[in-house]
This record gives sequence, C-alpha cells and structure tokens, in this order.
Amino acid sequence: MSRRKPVLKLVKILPTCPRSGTHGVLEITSNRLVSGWLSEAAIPQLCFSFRMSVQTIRNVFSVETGYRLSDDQIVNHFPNHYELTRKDLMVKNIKRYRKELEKEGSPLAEKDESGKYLYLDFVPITYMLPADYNLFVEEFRKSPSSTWIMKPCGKAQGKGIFLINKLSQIKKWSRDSKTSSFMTQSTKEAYVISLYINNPLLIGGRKFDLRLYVLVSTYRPLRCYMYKLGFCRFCTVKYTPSTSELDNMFVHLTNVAIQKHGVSASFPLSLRKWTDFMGFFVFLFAGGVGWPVMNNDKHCFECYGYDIIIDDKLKPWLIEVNASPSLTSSTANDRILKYNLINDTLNIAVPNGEIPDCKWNKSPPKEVLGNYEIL
Ligand SMILES: Nc1ncnc2c1ncn2[C@@H]1O[C@H](COP(=O)(O)OP(=O)(O)OP(=O)(O)O)[C@@H](O)[C@H]1O
Repeated sequence: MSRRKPVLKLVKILPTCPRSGTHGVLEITSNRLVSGWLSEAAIPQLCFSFRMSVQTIRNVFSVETGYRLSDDQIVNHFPNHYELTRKDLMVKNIKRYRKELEKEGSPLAEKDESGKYLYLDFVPITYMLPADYNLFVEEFRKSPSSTWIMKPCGKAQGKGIFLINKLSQIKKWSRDSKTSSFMTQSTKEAYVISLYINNPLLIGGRKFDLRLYVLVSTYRPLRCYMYKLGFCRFCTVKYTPSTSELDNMFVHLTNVAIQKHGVSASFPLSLRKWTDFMGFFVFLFAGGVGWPVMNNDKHCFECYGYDIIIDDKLKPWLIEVNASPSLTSSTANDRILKYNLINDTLNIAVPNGEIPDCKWNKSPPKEVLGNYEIL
C-alpha cells in the first residue's frame, strides 16, 4: 500500500476580482495553488497570486510580452529577485555592498586585527567558476588543507553539489565538463565554489541547518518581516570532517531532497530567542544588499527562505536565499507552520478583507502580523 503524504490545504476567501467577477477563493494544496490564477493564460484576470512561478514572473515583467499589471493585481516575486536568490549574484552583491561601505568609511565595514570584517563576514568565502579561478587558487594555496563546496548556480535541492579538497579535483571537473558530450560551451554551467564550514554546530552528532522566512513587502522604503517560527533540517548520518567521507552527501548536505530517505529529517523550531540576533543579520542583508539593486515594483511582495548554518562558535553563516521556499509538509507540526506562514503572508500582502490594491501603503496593523515581526 502506498503511503500518501498529508495534504496541506488552505482555503482563503478573497474579495471577488472586480474585472473577472470570479475567482473569489484562493486554494493552496501542498505546493500547488489549485484555483486557476496561476496559468499564464489567466494573467489578464489575475487578482492575486501567492505562488506564481519565477518563469511566469519573468514573462509578466518582460517588455516583449507586453503585460501591464493593473492596480488590483499583486504577485509574489519582485521582477529581479534573482539578484538575491541566485547563488552567484547574491555573493556578487554582498561583495559590492562591502566595498561601498568601506569606501564610505561606514562603521559596519570595520575589520579586526587579522583583516576580517566584524559585521559583514556572514557568507563563506565564495568565488564564481570559471571566471574567478585564479583568485580561488590564490585563496586555496593560503590554506591547502581546507575543504570547498562546488554548487551549480542554477540548480536546487542539492543537485550537482560536491566537495573538494585538492586543486586536481577542480582541474578534473573542468576537463570533464569541457569534454562532456552533454554540454556544449554555450550550455556549460556556472558554479560557485565556497569555503566549506567544516565545524558546524552539531545536535546529536548531526549537522543541521536553519530555515528562516523573511517577507519583504516593499524595498523602497524597505519593509521586511521575519517569521518567528522556522525549522531545522538534519543530516541522517553523523557528522565527520574526515576527508574519507567527503563524497558522502548524507553527512554533508542537509537538503530534505537528499535526506528524505533517512529518519527525522526536519524539526520545527521557535526562533523567538533568536530574532534580535538574526534580525540584525537579515536586515543588514536585505537592507544593504537588496535595497539598492532591487526593482521595487509596487505590485510585488516576496517571501524568502533563508538557509543558515551555525558553526561550533555559534556564528551564523548565510548559505542561500530561496525565492520559492517549499510549502510541502512532512509532519503535523510542519503542516501547521506552513499553513500559518501562508496565512500570515497573505494578511500582510493584501489589506484585510479588501480587494488587493498595489497603491496600498503596505503597513498593516500589528494585530494581523501573526508570527511575523517587523524588522
Ligand atoms: N559553505 C558551506 N558549508 C557547509 N555546508 C554547506 C555550504 N554550502 C552548502 N552547504 C550544505 O549544502 C546544502 C545545499 O546547499 P545550497 O542550499 O546552497 O544548495 P541548493 O541545492 O540550492 O539547496 P536548496 O534546495 O535549499 O535551494 C545546504 O543546505 C548545506 O547543508
């Protein structure tokens, strides 16, 4: 007998779309929105979409397609969200932000005696490949015993990720990808290579990461909210930094897609005690990096999934920002968390009980924030 996943279902009654006269109900089932507002054909009638794909968003905002969203059309991504959510662009923007702060002489760009940023050192050292190969080699030679993690820029769920600790492995990867019959020069994938955090905080001997949610309702002025609940994703195999286990992804990658065949892969987590600490970090990131580069379209809001690893010195490291965090659930608590997350997000994005309106000043009263806390 096949075991069926419990279905997360949220039905929200929204005001009827004034133009189409229908679509008054938004129904989200697990990861899918089952009312008809998602398909591109439905864009002209769209009144509100919580879960439009990034591809559809690209088409909505592309000059070629010629769509113009009207005042009651609100969508769940900013047009150039990828500036934050693509691994390579996120790092590029952080580097640019640091340089700007340094040039301005900002106290945020202060460094310690060893030349490390005091406040801006929150992403592991990262280079783009192949573009930054020489810079990477220079850094690698400074600490030849370090481990690095290679990640394809355009993939998710742990696909295509591997760990290396020798330069010869990169050379082999480069040779193999050049000669691969599947990859021509034009389709060759860009990768990022990041210093591997090899001293993660462990619980029960296992590595884990935190998933936090951050909602941005406008970039100019910046208004962002952090969700007080999140969860931890655990590896199913006990952690070891031993190089003999570098190929064992059950030890190193916390993605649910990788670990789902193991036991108890994720646990819900109250972030109440963490919010001041994490809030500063998230605000610094969204405010400093996101604010100047993002196109602040008034029809948009976005709920990001932040992946964070804590090391054994309790320092948080930002690993990635996801534009479409999964809304599927594997346990009853997980289901409640996602249900409330969707509900609270909708309450901030759309004025309570009213027709969506992009001219709305997006400052809802405190009572409707639910588990969100304004940063
Ligand atoms: N620098 C790092 N140090 C230690 N572990 C890392 C590092 N970067 C990534 N990882 C591990 O690898 C996993 C996958 O990395 P990442 O989230 O960047 O890739 P992804 O395939 O895009 O995943 P997702 O599906 O969450 O978007 C992380 O959840 C984390 O467990």
